[in-house]
Amino acid sequence: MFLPREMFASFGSAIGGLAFIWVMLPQWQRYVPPQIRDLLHRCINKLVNLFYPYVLIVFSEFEGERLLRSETYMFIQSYLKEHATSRVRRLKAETVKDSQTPILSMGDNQEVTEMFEGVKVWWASRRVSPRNMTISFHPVTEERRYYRLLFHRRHRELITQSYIKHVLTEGKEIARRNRMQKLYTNDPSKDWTYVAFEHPANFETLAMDPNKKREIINDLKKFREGKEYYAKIGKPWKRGYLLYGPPGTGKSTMIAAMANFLSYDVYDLELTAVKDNTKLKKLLIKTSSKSIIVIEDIDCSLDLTGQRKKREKENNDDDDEENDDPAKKMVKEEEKGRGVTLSGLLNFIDGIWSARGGERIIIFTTNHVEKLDPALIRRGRMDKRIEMSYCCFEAFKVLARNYLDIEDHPLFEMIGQLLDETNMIPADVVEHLMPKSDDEDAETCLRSLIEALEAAKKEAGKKAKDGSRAKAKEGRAKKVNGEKEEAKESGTSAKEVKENGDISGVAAATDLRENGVAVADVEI
Ligand SMILES: Nc1ncnc2c1ncn2[C@@H]1O[C@H](COP(=O)(O)OP(=O)(O)OP(=O)(O)O)[C@@H](O)[C@H]1O
Ligand SMILES: [Mg+2]
Repeated sequence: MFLPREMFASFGSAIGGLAFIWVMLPQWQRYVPPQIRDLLHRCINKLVNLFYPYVLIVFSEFEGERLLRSETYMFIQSYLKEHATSRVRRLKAETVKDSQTPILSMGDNQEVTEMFEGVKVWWASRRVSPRNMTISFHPVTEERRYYRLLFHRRHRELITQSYIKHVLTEGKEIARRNRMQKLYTNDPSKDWTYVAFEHPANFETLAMDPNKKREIINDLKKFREGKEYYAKIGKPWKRGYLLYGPPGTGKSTMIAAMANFLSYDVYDLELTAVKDNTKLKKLLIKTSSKSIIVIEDIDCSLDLTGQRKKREKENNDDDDEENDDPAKKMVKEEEKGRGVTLSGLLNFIDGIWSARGGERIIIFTTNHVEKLDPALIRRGRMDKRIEMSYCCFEAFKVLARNYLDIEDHPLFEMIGQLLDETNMIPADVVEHLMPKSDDEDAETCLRSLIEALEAAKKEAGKKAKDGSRAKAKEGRAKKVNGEKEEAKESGTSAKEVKENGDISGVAAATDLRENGVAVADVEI
């Protein structure tokens, strides 16, 4: 049985629907003379106000001239998927690529009610199909969908100011949670291909100094919520990170943790597979927002270091020759167009972001930060530099918790001391903390780590000793070379230097022999 209020709403809804059709279909209005059209408008408004105390809000699926899918529509869709699918009779099942189970959502022309702070609202999903089949060169679907929200005009303020905000915030969060993260890679034959991104790394399990970790998490949070802020300061919504440090210190693991924290897609850009700057630009235009673009081992990917300077110099040197030799000129032009250059990469970092959407992070990783061209890593391009370093005690504690489920142990103190005295990468620490059989318990693993740390310490001590000996030899060799030069200048022979009782000359000459340096003009 219908409640009077529901009947009233249905009746009103019908009138509202008529009014809506009238407003939504301007091509009908074109055939009505203007005076009659105005009159009809006024009559419909009066009728609606008289019989229809409800306010109707329409959220269309597409907006803008280029028919962009509306974010608001998508957030409402996510919200209703979560809150209403259990209460509607007809559901829509969508198969998502790479997903085993279909995603269920509210079917077309379904209605559902919801209570918000004691106020009832009516949601309906609607689909409008075109009456005539039109042939178009543009592959744009003519079918339009929209959500309709209905509520009593008494609650206009509550609904427009609180409820819609609540729906959009929650819908956004649900969409973020349910979104399948993707890992894109490029190869020379195709642009991007993707698989589901399923790396389990997160900031909980990432071993590094906790203060540094907190700083990075805060930085990412600020970035994610920074849409208005970036718009206010007039900067594209992007951020560059440079991760550097020895191999096995967790740079790639950090990227995965960042992607999981933000729920962003990852574009793993293999620069060596990119033909030239034009192709690079095309690839980057195709990346979506809410993504991390990664270029690993930037120093190895291409000869980017100082390439600009080298090119400039080459250009200057060859200019004269080129003018005379057309064949050389052609080859040079070809070379100019080949491969990704440093300037191409810089243009992409500076330019692409302003082009579309924003909300992108770019990450470079390297084992040799000192090799990079300063232009590539200056602030503004790489906003934050993160050093991933050898395992410290705090980082070890995280690994012990992850791998052995222990927070503390009597051997921890010794390990802390050894970690202070030696350099061991987290990847090596992890190797010892992983039990190799069911017989190995936490203590066995810790003892194995201690053994490895002691061996590393011994090795480092030996290396340091050899290093200082080699340095001393080098110093002495330099000294004798200097004396030799002086002697040459003043006309004294090396023999005389020796005869003058300069014993360092002997020692230096001996050292030079040991080092395989020619000592032909040093007579002893
Ligand atoms: N900081 C860390 N926290 C947790 N695990 C780590 C960390 N660093 C290294 N590991 C472990 O070592 C393995 C190798 O680390 P990862 O690939 O992230 O190092 P990388 O710095 O990217 O090395 P490369 O410079 O060779 O690319 C990881 O799979 C992980 O198990
Ligand atoms: Mg790596």
